[in-house]
Amino acid sequence: MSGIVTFDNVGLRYGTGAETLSDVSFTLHPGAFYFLTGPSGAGKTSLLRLLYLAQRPSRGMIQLFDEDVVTLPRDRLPGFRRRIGVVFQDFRLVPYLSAFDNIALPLRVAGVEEHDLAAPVLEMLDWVGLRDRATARPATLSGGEQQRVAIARAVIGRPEILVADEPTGNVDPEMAARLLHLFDVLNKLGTTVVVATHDIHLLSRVSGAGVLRLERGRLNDPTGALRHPPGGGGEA
Ligand SMILES: Nc1ncnc2c1ncn2[C@@H]1O[C@H](COP(=O)(O)OP(=O)(O)OP(=O)(O)O)[C@@H](O)[C@H]1O
Repeated sequence: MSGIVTFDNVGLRYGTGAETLSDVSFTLHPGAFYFLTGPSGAGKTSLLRLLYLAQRPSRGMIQLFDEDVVTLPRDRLPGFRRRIGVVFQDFRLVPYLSAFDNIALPLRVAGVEEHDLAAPVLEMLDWVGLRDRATARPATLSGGEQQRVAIARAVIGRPEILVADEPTGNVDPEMAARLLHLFDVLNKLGTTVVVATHDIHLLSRVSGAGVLRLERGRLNDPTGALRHPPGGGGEA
């Protein structure tokens, strides 16, 4: 079974310093759910940035959707990025747009007609519990509310891969469980999900999820299971 994402001996160095990521190799299977864990500074955000094509590696091979993305011409990057939903650690909402319009953004970019926008956007606002904040701009939302808008925006286009960097960092445990359930539903609809988190309590909340653990820029994979997944079928 081939992967939707393959990293092979990937290294990443910022500037002239030591490598932030070293010899990172793993395969993610389409339709599976993964957590990426590890202490602060281990390289989780850096690995995700490689995954959603915000950064090229210093060495190694990265394959996405069966194509080598390290050598991909720049003009083909946007087409790949549209297939990946991203929840950024710092949300990156558009400050002058309402919650509704932030969430509608991926659909507008994809050319969805205005009269077809309201139903899916309102459904997403309901999902993240923000229907009554539809017209609010990001600056008037709490950190947790902004995070939920960012999540809604990332999932509304039903991306093939969803990448989320600490998506429950600013919400209470009840909302964290609800957001994780949203990811789980999306996953069951076929999206491959990768969630970076410090919160080890989340790991047990999604049955069958694979766990990638980074320590000081290296993937902790003593059994080689991430590189050669046992039997495929959605398990790491
Ligand atoms: N743009 C950059 N330029 C230089 N160094 C960077 C850059 N981005 C990250 N780093 C360094 O790379 C290392 C890994 O950072 P990264 O943000 O990937 O870790 P993390 O595991 O996501 O941490 P956290 O859990 O605290 O968000 C850190 O030492 C960080 O200072």
